Amino acid sequence: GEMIVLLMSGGPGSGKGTQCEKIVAKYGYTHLSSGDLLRAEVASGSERGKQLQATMQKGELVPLDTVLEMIKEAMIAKADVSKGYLIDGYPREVKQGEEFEKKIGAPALLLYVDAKAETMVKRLMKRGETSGRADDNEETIKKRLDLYYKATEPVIAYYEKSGIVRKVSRNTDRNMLIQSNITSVLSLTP
Ligand SMILES: Nc1ccn([C@@H]2O[C@H](COP(=O)(O)OP(=O)(O)OP(=O)(O)O)[C@@H](O)[C@H]2O)c(=O)n1
Ligand SMILES: Nc1nc2c(ncn2[C@@H]2O[C@H](COP(=O)(O)OP(=O)(O)O)[C@@H](O)[C@H]2O)c(=O)[nH]1
Ligand SMILES: [Mg+2]
Repeated sequence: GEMIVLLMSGGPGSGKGTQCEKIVAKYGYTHLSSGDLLRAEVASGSERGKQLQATMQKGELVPLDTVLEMIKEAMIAKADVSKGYLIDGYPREVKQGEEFEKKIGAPALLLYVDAKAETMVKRLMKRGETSGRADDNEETIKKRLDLYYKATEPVIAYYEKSGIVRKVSRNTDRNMLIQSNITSVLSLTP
């Protein structure tokens, strides 16, 4: 049948990756982090990787077709073993969401991790001490946050229209919320 797709959205440092790990542990979905896919391409040393590195270093968005193609390839590579996909960090703007629906399909849920700006900055500055990422520095973090508020938050409103947004926020028990939402919406056995 149709493969389940969940989207994980939220600002840089909001905890998307951390929440994805919890969901994967509980439901066995295939976690595809768009940022990790891009960083793997950069690490490969390819010409395309060099272009991506320049963009990511500035905290800007890489070309839509590039990141969508990489996600699609990663989904196909896991199709025969996957229980469903948890896509982390994509879409980053409404157009990316529309293209995803055209080329791949409609998501079942958009999970949205809500965190305050100062919390995200503090976390990323701390992570930057050990992550070795070129974009975990104060200047780039600020650009990533600005981009998030300008381009990515509208994605939440876009999916609100189809009623599939579930917010994972600080003042709610995260595991309960995720469990109740996924179980109810996807009628998964707990
Ligand atoms: N659909 C996407 C996903 C990621 N990126 C680029 O990859 C970088 C890292 O993305 P990600 O790993 O998702 O990082 P953030 O969500 O910004 O935060 P965190 O690194 O903490 O996950 C982004 O800043 C952006 O430059 C992008 O252009 N388009
Ligand atoms: N204190 C605290 N730190 C968290 C929490 N969730 C994530 N972090 C930390 O914040 C940083 C960013 O988390 P990550 O999951 O990578 O966020 P992402 O950028 O949205 O993928 C990491 O160093 C995490 O360890 C949380 O609930 N509490
Ligand atoms: Mg992440």
